[in-house]
Amino acid sequence: MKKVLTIAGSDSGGGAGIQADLKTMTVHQVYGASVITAVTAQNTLGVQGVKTLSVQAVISQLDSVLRDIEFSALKTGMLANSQIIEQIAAKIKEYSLPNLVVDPVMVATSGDLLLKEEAVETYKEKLFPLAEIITPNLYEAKVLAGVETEENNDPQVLAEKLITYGSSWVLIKGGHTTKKRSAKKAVDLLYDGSQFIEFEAEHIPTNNTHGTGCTLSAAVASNLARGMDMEKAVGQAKKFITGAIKNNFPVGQGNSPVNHFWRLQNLQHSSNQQFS
Ligand SMILES: Nc1ncnc2c1ncn2[C@@H]1O[C@H](COP(=O)(O)OP(=O)(O)O)[C@@H](O)[C@H]1O
Ligand SMILES: Cc1ncc(COP(=O)(O)OP(=O)(O)O)c(N)n1
Repeated sequence: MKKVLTIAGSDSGGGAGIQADLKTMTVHQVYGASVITAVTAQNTLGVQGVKTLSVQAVISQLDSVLRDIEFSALKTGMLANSQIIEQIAAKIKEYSLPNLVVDPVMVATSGDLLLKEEAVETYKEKLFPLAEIITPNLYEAKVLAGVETEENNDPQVLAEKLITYGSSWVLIKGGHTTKKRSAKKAVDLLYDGSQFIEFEAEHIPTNNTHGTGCTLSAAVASNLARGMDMEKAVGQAKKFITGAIKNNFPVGQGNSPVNHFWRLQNLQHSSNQQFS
């Protein structure tokens, strides 16, 4: 079984962060290990507190797993600050880790900050050049490209800018535009510096999308670990996230998380059909 590592923050509510990543990896039939960067007190209503771990605590977890386990892919989520990003980048280089998926988490949908502002440059300089793919939402893409939030909504222009930071691929998620209830389609744009590929799915009119970004990037990492090429890895991950939003069930009093388990029901269904 392939092994995949997530380096991210913990969401006590279980909908995003490390918890979403491990569930996603499990239903993709890969073995998930985790390095925690921060502990958030979080639920479906928002983030009530954040405790970022020391750089030493993060690196010690990383050394433990990297000395022992061979990973076929890894993803990063909430990295909190520039010191953590810098040290993680150094370890990824030291161990020559393959298939790095960087989800440059900045702000939770609830509006709570999950990254220090000073860390944006460190992402670009240290981590993106090591990444197979970066997966910003539209807001994150604009911050990274250094454009005003009101101007330049064109994902192609943003992707052309972001690819210059050194990742092999950029995936700009439909993000905040798809979150508008009036939207008809949820479109993500993949770019490798020469070709634009659009992934289009139905837009589901719901606020129950907690953990969508984390889940999508963990699915891409799992698919890469299983040997898919990038176009297929993203295409399959997009189908997975669409089903996970659509098959959502109520959790808590706020915005419910996506339903990772629907993939199991789906797998069960197709294997029953195969063997019946
Ligand atoms: N309401 C929705 N209906 C269908 N797909 C959605 C919806 N909201 C988000 N998505 C999809 O979920 C994935 C994660 O995107 P997004 O929610 O923008 O990430 P983030 O959580 O980082 O902001 C993308 O593939 C996006 O198109
Ligand atoms: C600990 C932690 N990490 C990341 C996020 C952001 O999750 P994401 O899937 O990008 O989107 P929302 O859940 O905020 O809609 C988080 N909330 N917590």
